[in-house]
Amino acid sequence: MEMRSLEKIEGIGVDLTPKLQPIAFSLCDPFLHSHCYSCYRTLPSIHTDTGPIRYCSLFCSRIDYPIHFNSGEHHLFLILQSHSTTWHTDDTSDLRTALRLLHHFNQLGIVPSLQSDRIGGLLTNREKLKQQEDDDILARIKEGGRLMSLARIMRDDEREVEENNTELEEMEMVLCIVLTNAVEVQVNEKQGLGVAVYGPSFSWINHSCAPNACYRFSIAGPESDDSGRGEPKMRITTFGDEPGEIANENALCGYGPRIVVRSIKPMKKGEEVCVAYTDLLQPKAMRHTELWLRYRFICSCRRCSALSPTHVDHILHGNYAANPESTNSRWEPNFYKDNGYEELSDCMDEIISEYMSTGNPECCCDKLEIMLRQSLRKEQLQSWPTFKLHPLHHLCLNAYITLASVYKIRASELLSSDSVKNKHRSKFSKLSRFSAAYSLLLAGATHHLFLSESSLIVSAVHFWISAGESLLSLSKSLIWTSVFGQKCPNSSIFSHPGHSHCECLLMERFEVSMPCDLSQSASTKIEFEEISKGFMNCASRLSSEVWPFLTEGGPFFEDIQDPINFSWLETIKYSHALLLRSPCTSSHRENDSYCGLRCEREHLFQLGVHCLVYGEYLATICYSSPCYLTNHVRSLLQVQNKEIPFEYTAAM
Ligand SMILES: C[S@@+](CC[C@H](N)C(=O)[O-])C[C@H]1O[C@@H](n2cnc3c(N)ncnc32)[C@H](O)[C@@H]1O
Repeated sequence: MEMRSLEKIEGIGVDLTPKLQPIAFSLCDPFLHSHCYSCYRTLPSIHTDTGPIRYCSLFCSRIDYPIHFNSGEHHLFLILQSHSTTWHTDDTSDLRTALRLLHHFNQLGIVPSLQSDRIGGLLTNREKLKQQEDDDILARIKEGGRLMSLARIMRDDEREVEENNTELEEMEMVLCIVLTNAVEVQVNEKQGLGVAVYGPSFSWINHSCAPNACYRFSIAGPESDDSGRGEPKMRITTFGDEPGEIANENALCGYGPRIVVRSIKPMKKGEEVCVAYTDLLQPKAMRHTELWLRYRFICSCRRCSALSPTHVDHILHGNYAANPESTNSRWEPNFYKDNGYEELSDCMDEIISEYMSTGNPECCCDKLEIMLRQSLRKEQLQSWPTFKLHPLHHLCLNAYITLASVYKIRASELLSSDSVKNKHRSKFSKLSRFSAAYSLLLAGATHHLFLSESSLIVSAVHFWISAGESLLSLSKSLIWTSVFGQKCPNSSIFSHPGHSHCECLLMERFEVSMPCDLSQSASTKIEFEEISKGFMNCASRLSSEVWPFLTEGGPFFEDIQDPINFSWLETIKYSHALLLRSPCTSSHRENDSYCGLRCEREHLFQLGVHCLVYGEYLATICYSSPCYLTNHVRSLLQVQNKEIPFEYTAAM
């Protein structure tokens, strides 16, 4: 089965469905004590405590507790707590969702049939998932089915405990529906809160590595009237022979996280609507491995079946490296085929898992940067005395993500220790600058790829917002007072977020209306291109002002000429002079005038605001406004507008 567009969709950022209710959902284990099991909102200080799960109100408890108890979920908790059995992972949400889903089918009188690969229209994929005997998934399905069956036996405590193969198989089928159709419910920047299974209108949407749609969640309490009246109409429809009995989507539980499908590309009438099941910034082989392990299919979308790899895959693939010996090309193709890409990738996994287990952030940063600079051992290099990874290689992107966050952690650890007051001031400055530099580089790199593959907009949203947040925080941080002392520019630069001499359309909108309301109208391609071009012009100009400052003292950055406009990658020939160009030195900085510092700080601030406002614009396209991302940006920018708090200065 698949879903297709009912009409031509001209703009990007159009809701393709109204808010769809889940059939079954549950919270992930880490949130069982902090969030309401029924409406997903953070628990107030007074809440209804019903054992392992909690509710924010009597209303929520009354509506959900019967399902919790009658589905056998309550008994599953008892079994797991008895320590007589263990589950494969720390999280039991898949199992709990499966019990709730089965309960729902039972309520509707839908009886699982072992002859069909569907229940209520939803694909189980059980045969394929169980194909490989030695697989971890197989063990999970078998053990999960057994635990579900035990929980239901315990619920009906008068029943005799006996081996019942048919029942076990039914349990496995329902668990397989969850593995195949469930999505992670994301309502903030952190980890997914829970998992949910939706009816065919959502669950029949297939995957593509260049999708034309994405989805967002909306959480509302069960009391609220969220019945969908006056909402956008259904713009997608099923395609394929309807497979028997279908779960009636109007007879659902009536509460829980709603999902809305939204266009991220214009569509023709009748075009298949697809979303992404996996991280699209991975190279093809990694995407395929992940899709195969979880869903057992080989993707043959436009991006995957292109005769020669698409531009994005070509870059992410890793078949490039800088060869200083070569006279005519900066980035040589096919380098990794013979030069241990696997080894490099393993090395990176090792560095990150060592950091997770030992918690030594300094060691992690050092090792990752060495890896970025000199990736293979000398004996492997043969005729290549030195080389560098392509800056947009997927291993580099992963390294930037880790480095941005680990440098930030190191800076805040230093801040919380008294030592920053004295001898470690310049170290604090360096850590904060590097964190912002890697965030900016990541956003710029993703944007460069997004220009060739527009479905990468979803990744670009997150990275632009993180970069903006990081730059803004740096422009306010104590480095200005601690490192530059009396020369610290004052806070008047923050009084006007859009600020002068900016021709970018987005900042105009930002200044005229707060918040910039794009939610009512879909963005046309022309408008989108104009806004993006204006933003890129401003961001490039500002980043050229701050890049030397952000990267001073960081040898890895010496090879990155511009973190936003990557045209230098294609046009500039390799030259030693370029690699060895003298970085901005500290003596240069010491000679800076008060005016120079003020400009630098102002540019940082301006660039931060631009990244945030552009990130908000992209978020409005992908998720509509308000959503948790646009709210987050608004709260950051509103703090700006009030008065700059110099939040860290107080700690000095
Ligand atoms: C959530 S369901 C999508 C709807 C499904 N096609 C159906 O008939 O119910 C996920 C399953 O659909 C199939 N699927 C999704 N995207 C696919 C793709 N691009 N190519 C092949 N199969 C795909 C896989 O079997 C996968 O496990």
